[in-house]
Amino acid sequence: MNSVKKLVSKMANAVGSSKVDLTRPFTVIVEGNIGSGKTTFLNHFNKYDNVAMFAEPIEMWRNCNGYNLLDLMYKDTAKWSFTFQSYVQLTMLRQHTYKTSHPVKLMERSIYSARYCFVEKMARDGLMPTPSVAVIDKWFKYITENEDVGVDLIVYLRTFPEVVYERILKRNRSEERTVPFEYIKALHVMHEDWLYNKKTHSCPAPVIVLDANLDKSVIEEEYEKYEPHILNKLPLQAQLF
Ligand SMILES: Nc1ncnc2c1ncn2[C@@H]1O[C@H](COP(=O)(O)OP(=O)(O)OP(=O)(O)O)[C@@H](O)[C@H]1O
Ligand SMILES: Nc1nc(=O)c2ncn([C@H]3C[C@H](O)[C@@H](CO)O3)c2[nH]1
Repeated sequence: MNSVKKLVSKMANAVGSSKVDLTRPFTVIVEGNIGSGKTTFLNHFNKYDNVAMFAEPIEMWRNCNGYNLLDLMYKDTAKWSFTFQSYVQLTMLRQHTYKTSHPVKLMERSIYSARYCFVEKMARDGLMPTPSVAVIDKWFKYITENEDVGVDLIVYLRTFPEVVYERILKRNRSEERTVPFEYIKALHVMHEDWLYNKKTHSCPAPVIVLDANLDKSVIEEEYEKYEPHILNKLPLQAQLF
């Protein structure tokens, strides 16, 4: 173990927990169905200078050496699922490990929802061949065991599928025009089982659940309730929900 890691480990032990990693900022991931308001939620925190914001790298997915992988994935999921998810996992790894001097890092989605919600859904639907799922999963396990992709808090923007589907139609993102309501309902279940019912995969951090069905005109108050938690103004223990 090199000297820096020894020092960090000593400092971590000094604060009473070997789990506290002093080299990584307080990392918050914002999770939720398509259209649940994650981008809107991040924009609410734009006013804080000490928060490093990482929007979902959708523009990278739309232009990988000129290829719109997001569009390819939606147009022919079986053919492009592995290609797309491999790139999602790489772009998320980059964001998780991106060094910042800011004390707080706020990320839209994560390597965890890519694996536990989207890849899982594709696997269940037979839209990603099992050998491909195995390779994605090997990468995921190697990354989570060897890279610092730790998370300190998860914000789950919980919505009804009907609510987000209306928002998706209204926003009218070109790649999403063929997304059926059934898919949105299924993605809702994947998020619920992971973050609310805690039935499937482990949660890498405590989860705060917000009612993201609230309309834009009132939802800022809902966001403000959790600012102290997200800005790490409360000891972690106080945040356990
Ligand atoms: N609370 C809200 N009430 C009504 N409309 C909302 C609300 N939050 C977001 N919207 C609208 O719904 C659409 C999706 O919002 P937003 O892009 O923030 O969601 P998202 O979770 O980031 O979506 P995606 O998963 O596709 O990135 C946008 O048109 C946005 O203006
Ligand atoms: N298949 C798949 N796997 C992912 O890991 C993933 N992450 C996001 N998305 C889709 C949802 C929105 O359309 C759009 C913006 O969130 O990108 C994903 N789709």
